[in-house]
Amino acid sequence: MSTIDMVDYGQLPAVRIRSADGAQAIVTLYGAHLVSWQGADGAERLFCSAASRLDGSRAIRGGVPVIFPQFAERGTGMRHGFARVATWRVQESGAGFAVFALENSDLPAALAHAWPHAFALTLRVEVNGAALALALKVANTGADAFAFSAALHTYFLVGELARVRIGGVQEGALQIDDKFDHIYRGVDGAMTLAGGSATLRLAQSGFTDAVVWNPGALDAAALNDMQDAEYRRFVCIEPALIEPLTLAPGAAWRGAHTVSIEP
Ligand SMILES: O=P(O)(O)OC[C@H]1O[C@@H](O)[C@H](O)[C@@H](O)[C@@H]1O
Repeated sequence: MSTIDMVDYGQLPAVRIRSADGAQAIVTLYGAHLVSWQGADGAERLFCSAASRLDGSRAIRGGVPVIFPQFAERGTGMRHGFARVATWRVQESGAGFAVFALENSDLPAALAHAWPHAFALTLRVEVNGAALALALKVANTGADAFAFSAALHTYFLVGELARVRIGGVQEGALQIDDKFDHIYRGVDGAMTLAGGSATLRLAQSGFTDAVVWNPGALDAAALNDMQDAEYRRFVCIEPALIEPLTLAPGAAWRGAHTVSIEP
């Protein structure tokens, strides 16, 4: 079987993507937010907070938020941009994949007014037995250039934060035990994440940077959409384009993120 169907995720309409070899992903239309990814082994690989709102009133805490057109507070707009709180459309689907689309004309007036540029975003989500492939495309469909940043803010599920080992971002493995928030610039090689139910191999292109984030105990306790102890169950490794890139009229940028489960 290889199909997509509509399911509910909390109160949010979502698309379930299934591959012929038994992998599956769930993506809410709110944010084109990948909230669940299971390889053919059936193990969940993404963290999603039990305290997350799932009603469209605020961004989902977990999964893979799409960050666009601003990273964090590096700009005058909404923190981490509006893409994660906008409602996307399904543009195309097929064997083990779906493509989600968002254009300026899809935005509520207040958001469109706050970032008055003509754009077309697509997010392609594809799964097969042991791999997830995400591809984000940003196109300038207007007559004026615009600048943007972007990221795929991936929350990986781990067994215990202190046992996590991240390879490929620095000399030797990175270990985290509490609050950590760092941008690694110029990441071009493969990264690895050990500490979940299997080692994951991460690769990215187009995205020039990788952000590693965990709120730690104090910040997690201050977040009202995360349970206090949940910070020990995930690490975010985010392919990112931090320095704003200027896109000329008619131009497009592509960023890809692939995650493979090591046998
Ligand atoms: O709470 P938010 O808006 O989802 O942001 C979470 C985190 O996102 C990370 O990408 C940033 O590096 C952190 O500084 C930030 O705290």
